[in-house]
Amino acid sequence: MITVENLTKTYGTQRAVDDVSFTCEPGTVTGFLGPNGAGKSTTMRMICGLTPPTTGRSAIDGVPYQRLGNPGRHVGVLLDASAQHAGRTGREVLALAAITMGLDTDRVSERLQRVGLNDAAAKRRVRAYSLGMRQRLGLAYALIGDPAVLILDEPANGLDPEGIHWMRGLLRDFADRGGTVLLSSHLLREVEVIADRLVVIGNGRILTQGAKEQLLGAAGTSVRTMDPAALDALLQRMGLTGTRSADGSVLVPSDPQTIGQAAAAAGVVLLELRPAGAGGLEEMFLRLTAGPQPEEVSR
Ligand SMILES: Nc1ncnc2c1ncn2[C@@H]1O[C@H](COP(=O)(O)OP(=O)(O)OP(=O)(O)O)[C@@H](O)[C@H]1O
Repeated sequence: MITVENLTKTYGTQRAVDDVSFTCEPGTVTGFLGPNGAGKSTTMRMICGLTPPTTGRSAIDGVPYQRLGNPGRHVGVLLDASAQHAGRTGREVLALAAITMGLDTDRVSERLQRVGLNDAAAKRRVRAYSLGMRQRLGLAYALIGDPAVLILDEPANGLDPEGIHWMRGLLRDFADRGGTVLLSSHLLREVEVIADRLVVIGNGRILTQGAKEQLLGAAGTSVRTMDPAALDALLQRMGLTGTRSADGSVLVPSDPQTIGQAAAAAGVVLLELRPAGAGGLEEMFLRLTAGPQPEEVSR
């Protein structure tokens, strides 16, 4: 389990991470999303003890990362696939990791196979690896100590479609066996498929978080009209408050049938009427992160 409580990181006058709190439960994959510079990597680095927080705290199974004895046995971390020593072979990287954790190096071959690095690849120096191979090695490195928690920053970066499919299966299996996964990704389609929970961050602040189904399903109805004033008046009469999105549509917290019938009865011409969740994670992400960012909505 990962617990993040009121984490804040300031660089000069900039709040890179601003009062961020969330938890990642065993048996779940949490997708950590946000535009470039939103604060995802900084948050993950703070959880892994690589960046000291300005305020707030985080813990793995109740213990701050720095106080975990033999941390690789508790949490597997992949923050930068290029961080491995370029002059070592893949096999050497994993063997050293195993020795450092006090483990038998017998497991190295099995772990290399598990991430799809064959014998020839295992004998090559990391500097000759493609980005996808480095990601695979990074995952093997994260998994070598049989941790219960995985923290992965953009693990699908550089993987081909088959590789992404493979990684999805590996992480799903890890969570289904009771593991906890926190992963950041720009590949929204991938996150939508694999994540159970979502945490969306923008400008260092949490914009929304909760169960994926709930966040995507309870998105309300997206309405577009030729006459915004008439729609506003109608919504007011219905006791509803719409939120105008950056693209000019209005998000209404009600179902399409109720709004459509009321609009027809009032003679308000609608150009668009559809469940807001139908556009999936991408639409929710773009809506949340476009323009001025709203206050956090927690579910
Ligand atoms: N060491 C640092 N010194 C100063 N500013 C930093 C430092 N590290 C990060 N930042 C700033 O903090 C903000 C958040 O950066 P961070 O890398 O956490 O974002 P991110 O969400 O991971 O972005 P990306 O999706 O592009 O990887 C950015 O504005 C970045 O410039």
